[in-house]
Amino acid sequence: MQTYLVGGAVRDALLGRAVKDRDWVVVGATPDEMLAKGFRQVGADFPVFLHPETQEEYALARTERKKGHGYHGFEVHSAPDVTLEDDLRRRDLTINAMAQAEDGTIIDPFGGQHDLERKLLRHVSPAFSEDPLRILRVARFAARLEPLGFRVAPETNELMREMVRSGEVEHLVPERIWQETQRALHEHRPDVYFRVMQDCDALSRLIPPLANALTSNANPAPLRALMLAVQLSSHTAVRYAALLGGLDTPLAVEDLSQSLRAPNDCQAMAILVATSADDLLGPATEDPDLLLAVLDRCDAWRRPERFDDLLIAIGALGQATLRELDSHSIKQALEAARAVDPQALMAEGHTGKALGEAIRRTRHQRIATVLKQNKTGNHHD
Ligand SMILES: Nc1ccn([C@@H]2O[C@H](COP(=O)(O)OP(=O)(O)OP(=O)(O)O)[C@@H](O)[C@H]2O)c(=O)n1
Repeated sequence: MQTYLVGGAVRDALLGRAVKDRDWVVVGATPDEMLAKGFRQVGADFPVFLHPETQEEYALARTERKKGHGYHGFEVHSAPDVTLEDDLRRRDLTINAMAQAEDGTIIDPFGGQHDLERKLLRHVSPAFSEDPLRILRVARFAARLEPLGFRVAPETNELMREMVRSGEVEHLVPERIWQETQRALHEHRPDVYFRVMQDCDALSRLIPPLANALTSNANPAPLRALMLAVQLSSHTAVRYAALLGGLDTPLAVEDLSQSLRAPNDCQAMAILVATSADDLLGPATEDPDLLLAVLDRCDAWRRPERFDDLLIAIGALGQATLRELDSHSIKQALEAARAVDPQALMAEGHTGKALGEAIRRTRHQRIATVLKQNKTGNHHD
């Protein structure tokens, strides 16, 4: 039996990037032999084992054939006579279809090294189209490797277009779409992820309003807002909300977020952006009534950190659409209003409904004072 390092670890080592996970392929072995060596079997669909010490994944060499639609429609064949090349052939991209033997030799039957030099994301074989998730993976690799000059090979883009035309992306499980999208939001160039999906028409199936925005504009605001948010925050919710929150009505943004299975914090942030961006980028810094209403609506009193994130997302959106956000003034007003002390108001004799009204009135006064000071302050500048 022989063991080879495969996939991302070989690719990343050749690119000079840090290797995160190491995956191994074992050729010429049976599950019983692996168990006898102390490996622990995991994964119900195909024979993958965990090394007793390193806990790294060792998969028996296998071939896969499409049976039905979507992610689970595969027939897996694994036997001691499946070769390393057979196993590499079923993989998505040539740069992911290389192996390294124990003596360091690179096994590269599909030109992965050449494509690393040419900086091409190119599919290994027509079997690429058996797994629609690969469209999102290619987009994600493009987002990651764009700074190094990588692009999608034209023939791979054409194949991805065909996959979209045939309706195969419709069978993608929403949870998997979110998983890839969430990872893409943390790559170097998340905007490239969405552009690659637009280029093969997948975006119009997965995020229609974003596809529309990208069609009508060469430098669309959602992608500019996304890239500004990437510079300003590492939070998924902020990046997600900057991208999608400005696209549509709060209700439509909510529907879209649910169909994408975005987690609650991302959904909430995008809906808040959709609901409050116009106010915060517009009259709220001049109008204490309006700012108080926005702060109430966002529950800024109990969730000040989330409100900070909201200001970052809306700030990104604002710059992308050439509208200014006076976040300094808003933050100061919030801070002053949050400092209102209910205990002190109770000591003054306010109780029940009257206490609630007193809190509100005092918050309003403080917000009005801060906004007025900032306005006159600005006039003196
Ligand atoms: N839909 C998929 C998923 C994975 N693979 C293959 O399985 C390997 C391991 O997959 P994974 O760990 O998901 O990705 P990595 O390539 O290691 O990339 P990352 O750095 O994003 O983890 C890939 O290199 C690729 O050869 C594939 O062909 N098709």
